[in-house]
Amino acid sequence: MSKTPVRVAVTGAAGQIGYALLFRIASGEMLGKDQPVILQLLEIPDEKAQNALKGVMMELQDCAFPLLAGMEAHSDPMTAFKDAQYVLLVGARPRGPGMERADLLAANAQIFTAQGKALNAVADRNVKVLVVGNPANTNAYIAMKSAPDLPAKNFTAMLRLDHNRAASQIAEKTGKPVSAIEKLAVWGNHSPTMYADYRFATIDGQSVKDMINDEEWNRNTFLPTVGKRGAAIIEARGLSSAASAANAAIDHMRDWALGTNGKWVTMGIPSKGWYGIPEGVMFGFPVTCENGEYTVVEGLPIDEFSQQCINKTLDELKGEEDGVKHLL
Ligand SMILES: NC(=O)C1=CN([C@@H]2O[C@H](COP(=O)(O)OP(=O)(O)OC[C@H]3O[C@@H](n4cnc5c(N)ncnc54)[C@H](O)[C@@H]3O)[C@@H](O)[C@H]2O)C=CC1
Ligand SMILES: O=C([O-])CC(=O)C(=O)O
Repeated sequence: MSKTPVRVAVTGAAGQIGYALLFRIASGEMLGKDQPVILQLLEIPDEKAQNALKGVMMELQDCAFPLLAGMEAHSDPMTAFKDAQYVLLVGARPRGPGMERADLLAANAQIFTAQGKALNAVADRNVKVLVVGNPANTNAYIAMKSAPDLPAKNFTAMLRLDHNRAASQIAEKTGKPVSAIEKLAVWGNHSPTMYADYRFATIDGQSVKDMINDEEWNRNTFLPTVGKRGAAIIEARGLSSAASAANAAIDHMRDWALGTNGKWVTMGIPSKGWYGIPEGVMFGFPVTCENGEYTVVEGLPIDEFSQQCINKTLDELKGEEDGVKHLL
């Protein structure tokens, strides 16, 4: 018997990540090839954006996806999130000319406060939320704080793009397939301060750190390459990463929903005090997923350099959170 369709809400649905994301969700790449989906798509109440959304929906229709059981266009989160079981918050206010970081945080705080409240009011009580829109960790923190009736653990931020970028750099350096890399971790904020950590990583059971054996490369090539990859893509493409961001969002949600079979992945999640990260901080941690729940990989030794890196990304995140606290 075929499965009951699940409701997936996506914001910023007519944007560039939306365009790379929706077709893959509708084809079953996120929740499984046997799981029908109903897409509940949110765009701003602006004629151009709503028209663009209609165009995307026409294309979705023209794909005749067998798993696409319905789709709706919305301009209000209160209707877009109704009974939603999976929510991808992609739409966010981009930084405009002359805009300071504080202005960007404030503009996004407004969006994510309203969307958090709407989720609190109308979403499924077990909704799984992924925030992609930047600053992703802080936006996820705001949405979580604005939805006190939903479990805090159901709000997550996307660190998976950083994780995938780190894995690909390691694959290139070692000459091994990316699929062979296990036990990679990315700590902290989705920003250049993130700390991609391959100290525990293995390839075919062999230590990646020993295989690379080049601490200078780790500190001066690997970490800056992964941290500044978003900026490098903007520089090259004139636009920020979209297909790779959508791919990471699919990976994050698929692994959370369907499990990782023991494999480590990175998710931005509200800390419960793990590794000394204060409770509630939306922080990238290594996790495994099973039965729709994530579990942090605990007990990893943190050496002095790693602690410095973790402190740096934590300080940045705490600064962002302090910058929006008065708005919550
Ligand atoms: N966490 C991560 O790893 C990554 C995050 N991003 C971020 O994802 C976000 C989206 O990127 P793109 O799709 O390239 O941007 P885009 O500008 O092409 O599309 C964003 C869309 O969101 C819509 N939007 C804005 N405010 C909204 C609201 N309140 N409700 C619903 N829709 C709204 C806009 O109308 C626009 O269509 C950006 O904030 C970007 O910085 C991008 C790459 C990676
Ligand atoms: O850097 C940006 O603006 C987009 C982004 O988050 C990334 O590519 O990691």
